[in-house]
Amino acid sequence: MTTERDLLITEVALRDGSHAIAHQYTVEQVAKVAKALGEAGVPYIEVSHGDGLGGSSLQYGLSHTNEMELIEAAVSVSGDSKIAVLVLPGIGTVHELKEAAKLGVKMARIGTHVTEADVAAQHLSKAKELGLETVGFLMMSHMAPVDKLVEQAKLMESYGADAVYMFDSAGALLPHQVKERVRALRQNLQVDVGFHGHNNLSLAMANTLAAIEEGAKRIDGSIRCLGAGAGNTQTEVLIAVLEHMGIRTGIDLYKIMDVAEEVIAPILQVPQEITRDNLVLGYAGVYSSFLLHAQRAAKRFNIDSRDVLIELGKRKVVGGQEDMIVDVAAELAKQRN
Ligand SMILES: C[C@H](O)CC(=O)C(=O)O
Ligand SMILES: [Mn+2]
Repeated sequence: MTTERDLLITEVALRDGSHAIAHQYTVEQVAKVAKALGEAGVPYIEVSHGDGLGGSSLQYGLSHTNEMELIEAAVSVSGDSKIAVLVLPGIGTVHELKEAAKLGVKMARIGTHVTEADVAAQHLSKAKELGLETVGFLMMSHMAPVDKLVEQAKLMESYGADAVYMFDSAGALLPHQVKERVRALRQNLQVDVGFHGHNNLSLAMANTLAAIEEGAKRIDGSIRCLGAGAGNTQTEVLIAVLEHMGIRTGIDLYKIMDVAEEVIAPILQVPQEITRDNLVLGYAGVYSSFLLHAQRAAKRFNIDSRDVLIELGKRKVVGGQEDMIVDVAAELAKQRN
């Protein structure tokens, strides 16, 4: 029997959530979560280092466990759910993509900074050759005007993406800005449009609903908000809201609530809240995955982590420039002495 779904949800806690736990997932945790998500009827489950395949490094944070072992474990227990991987060209290579495909991954999500779509061409076409469903996504979409976003999304489509997402990586966008962007993407693309939000300004749900109202057909969520910064649109809450709206996701509400409470909550090192640092991520438009890096740097130089985040926002530092975080903290500390 095929499940009727009006929207396709991708659960990202096993990838975006990796940032929140400093990439310390174990095989046992991933297997338990993936099995439970599969039983709840989640169509896609993303599993990778927080910065995608190949992300385990001093620059981005060393993983506890090789991500291929995590992917293999997830594939073996996830039932009808498809396992997706994230690849950021320049970090993840075609070699890792092939390895993941061999393990049974069904979807590759290739992401670039919002103005750099051209670097995704090779990875998207290779993923297609490997028989994978492909998603192209544009990160930090608040940093580009709407016409630029559309231009870059069209490039992703031309490289073979089956869907193109806009990522509000900093959780900085307001609902009317999401609406404007999704509307323009829908008007200019033939493929599905997706949305990935972060909850730093407590707007992930409102932004997600704005995206859906404008016709987004693919939505990312993180169960119990287990994502970078304050996390993403909370999956189990989204499923409840969508049920009220008569939108079918094929996900069982009671089961997904149980996964949140019984499987995810014990993994959280601290509750996923809008702390002052998370709030500043959204306020200053800073990449959510910079949070732990900025907190560590601030501690090292004995300064306020909010000052580091504000300065990173002013300098428009983007993903891949994690080394700048320590530079900024060192400079701020020097100015104070
Ligand atoms: C590599 C990033 O964490 C991707 C993402 O989830 C975002 O930009 O948001
Ligand atoms: Mn994210």
